[in-house]
Amino acid sequence: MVVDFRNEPFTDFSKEENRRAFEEALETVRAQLGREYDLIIGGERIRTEEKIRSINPSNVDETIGYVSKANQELAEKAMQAAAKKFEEWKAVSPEARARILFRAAAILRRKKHEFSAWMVHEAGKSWPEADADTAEAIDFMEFYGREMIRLSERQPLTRIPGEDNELYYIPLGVGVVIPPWNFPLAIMVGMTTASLVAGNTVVLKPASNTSVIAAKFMEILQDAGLPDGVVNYVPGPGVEVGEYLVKHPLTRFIAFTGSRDVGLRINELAAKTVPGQKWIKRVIAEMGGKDSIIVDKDADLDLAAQTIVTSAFGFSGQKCSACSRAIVLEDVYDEVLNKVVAKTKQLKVAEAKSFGIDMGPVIDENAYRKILDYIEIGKKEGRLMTGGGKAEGNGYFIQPTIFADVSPDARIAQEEIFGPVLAFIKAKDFDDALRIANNTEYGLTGSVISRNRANLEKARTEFHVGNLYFNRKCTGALVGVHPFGGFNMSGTDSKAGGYDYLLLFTQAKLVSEVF
Ligand SMILES: NC(=O)c1ccc[n+]([C@@H]2O[C@H](COP(=O)([O-])OP(=O)(O)OC[C@H]3O[C@@H](n4cnc5c(N)ncnc54)[C@H](O)[C@@H]3O)[C@@H](O)[C@H]2O)c1
Ligand SMILES: N[C@@H](CCC=O)C(=O)O
Repeated sequence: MVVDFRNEPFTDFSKEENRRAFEEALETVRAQLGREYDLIIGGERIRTEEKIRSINPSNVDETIGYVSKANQELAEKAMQAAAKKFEEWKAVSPEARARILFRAAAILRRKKHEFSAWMVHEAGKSWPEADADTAEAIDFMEFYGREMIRLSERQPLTRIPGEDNELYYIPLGVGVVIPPWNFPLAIMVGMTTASLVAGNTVVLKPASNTSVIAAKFMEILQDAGLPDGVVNYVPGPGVEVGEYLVKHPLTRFIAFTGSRDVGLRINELAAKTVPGQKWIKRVIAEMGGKDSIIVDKDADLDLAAQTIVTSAFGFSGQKCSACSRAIVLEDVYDEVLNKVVAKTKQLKVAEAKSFGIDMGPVIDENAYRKILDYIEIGKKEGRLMTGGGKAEGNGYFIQPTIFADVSPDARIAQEEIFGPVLAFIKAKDFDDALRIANNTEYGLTGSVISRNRANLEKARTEFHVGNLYFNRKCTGALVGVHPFGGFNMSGTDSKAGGYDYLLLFTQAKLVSEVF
C-alpha cells in the first residue's frame, strides 16, 4: 500500500546549507561536461559518427555533451525493439510497473540537485526554476504510479445478476514520445513514464537542445530496474527522425509537447493511414500559448505588478504558460504599467549558474534571433518602455522587454514569441478585457487580478483557457493540484498531472461472462 501522493517540496535557497549543496552539484556536473552519450535501443548502446553538440546557452563556448544522432535506419531499429518488447511488457502487472516509477522517483530525489544542475548548464534555468522542474518530474512519477494502481482496481459498473462483468484499462502499444526543451526533465519524464506505466513501450526522441538531460534520465530508468527495450532513446532531428516515427505503421500513439506548428504537422501525419497500419493513431498534443493577465480596476496593484513580472519573465518567458499580454483596465493602466516597468528594470540577467539571478539566457541562436526580430516588430507596434535588445554575456541573453499601448490584434499580441517580451493592452472595462483575452487562437493559461466577486465569477465561465488562475501567477501548475493543458490551438485538451491523463495512454476492455 503506497502512501498518499504529496508534491515534492521546493528547495529553500535562503538556507546556506542548501545553497552550498547546490554549488557542489553544479561543480559535480561541471566535471562531467563534454562527455559522449549513446543511443539506447533494446538495451544496446549505439554510438554514431554524427553527433548532436549540446551547448550551454549561458556560455556558448561550453559543450555540455556530444550525443549520438539517430537517423531513419536507427529509428526503425528502435521501433522494432519497442514493438517486440511490448508483447512482454504489456503482461507485467500494473503494480510492478508502478513500483519502477516509485523507485525511479526515489533515485531522482536522491540526485535532485545534480539533475537540477544539469538543467542550469544545459537549458539555462535559474536555480529555483531548475529545482521546480526536477520536483515536477518526481511528482509525475509518484502521481502516475498511483494513478495506474487506481486504474487497475475493480472499476465501477452497473452490476446485473447472473453475469460477471469487468472493465480493464489495457495498454495501447508503441508510443512515440516527443518532448520540448523548455521543461527538459519534467515534461519528458511525464510523457515517458505515463506511457510506460500504462503498459506501453516507448520510442523517445528528446529535444536536441536538451538531449543530455534525457540521457541522464535513461540512467535512472535503468537503475530503477526498467527492462531493456521498454524505453528506447533516439535523439535526432525532428523532421527526419520525428516524422519517420510518427508515420510508422507500428506507432500506436504519439505524445507530443511543443509548438503549435509542429503539433499540427504531427496531427496531420498521424491521421494519414499507411500500409500495414491496424489502428487509428492517437495524438496527445500539448502546444503553445499566448497567455494573458487581466488587471481589474479595484485590484491590489502591487500584487498585479508582481504577478505580471513573475509570469512574464520567469525562465526568460520560455514557458507555454508565460504571460505575454497584460490586459489592464484603463482606470489603473498607467499605475500598473509604471509599477511593472519599475520592477522589470530591477531584474538581474546573467549566467544561469550564478545564484540570485532573475533571468538567464534564451535557449539557442534560433530563439535568440526570433525574439530579437519580434522586439523590432514590437518597436513599430507599441511604445518601448524598457529593454528592447540584447543583454551582456557570451550567451543568448536578451533584456526583459515591455511594450505599452499595443493593439489586441498586433502581431506581438497574437503570436507566441516564447521569450521575455510583454505587451501591455488597455481595456475599456472588464467585458472588454475578457474579449481581448479570448481573441487569440490559443487557450492555455490566464490570470485575473481582481477584488470584484462578480467579475471573477464572470471570468470563471467566460475566460476560455485550460488553466485559469485568480489573484496569482499564470505559471507554475503543480501535479495533481492544477492539472495542466489548454484549449483551442494549445493542444488536444489533455491534462498532464490530472486524474484523467492516464486514460489517454490506455484503452478500456469490457469482459462479460454469463455463468
Ligand atoms: N502546452 C504545454 O504543456 C507546453 C509545455 C511546454 C512547451 N510547450 C510549447 O513548446 C514550444 C517550445 O518547445 P520547442 O521549441 O521544443 O517546440 P518544437 O515544436 O520546436 O519542438 C518540440 C519537439 O518536436 C520535435 N520536432 C520538431 N519538428 C518535428 C517534426 N516535424 N516532426 C516530429 N517532431 C518534430 C523537436 O525535435 C522537439 O523534440 C512552445 O510553443 C511552447 O509553448 C507547450
Ligand atoms: N506547466 C508549466 C508550463 C509548461 C510549459 O512550458 C506551468 O504551469 O508553468
